[in-house]
Amino acid sequence: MADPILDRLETTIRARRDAPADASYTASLFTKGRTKIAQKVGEEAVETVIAACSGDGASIVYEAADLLFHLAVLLADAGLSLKDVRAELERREGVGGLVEKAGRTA
Ligand SMILES: N=c1c2ncn([C@@H]3O[C@H](COP(=O)(O)OP(=O)(O)OP(=O)(O)O)[C@@H](O)[C@H]3O)c2ncn1[C@@H]1O[C@H](COP(=O)(O)O)[C@@H](O)[C@H]1O
Repeated sequence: MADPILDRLETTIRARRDAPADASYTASLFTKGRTKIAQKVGEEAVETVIAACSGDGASIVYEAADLLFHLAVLLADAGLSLKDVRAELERREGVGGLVEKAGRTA
């Protein structure tokens, strides 16, 4: 099932991909490139872990939103989307939790 807010977020993110760097934060991330975007995903993941360890639900939600946003930017930079991740989750569901990597040859 698609999630309307995530779909709207992805539409906005894709529009920012073609905008000038100074147009917005998201546009500046695309200009800085994949390594910077991946670094931000790592930072937000760590901040989510720290919030989780503090046990404060509101902080976990706040950091998880930062993480999802930056992950969506990373996927867009790679020409992918949350739809691709949904499809992978559905594939795993279909195989009862067997999580062989799709397209794996070895
Ligand atoms: N969901 C988000 C969102 N979540 C987090 N952030 C930004 O992510 C940054 C994370 O904060 P940090 O302190 O870690 O980063 P920073 O110090 O600003 O940047 P660095 O120097 O670390 O690279 C903040 O600038 C937040 O504003 C987001 N920025 C944008 N969005 C969505 O993207 C849309 C487009 O945003 P713009 O690109 O700003 O128009 C918005 O309408 C929102 O829907």
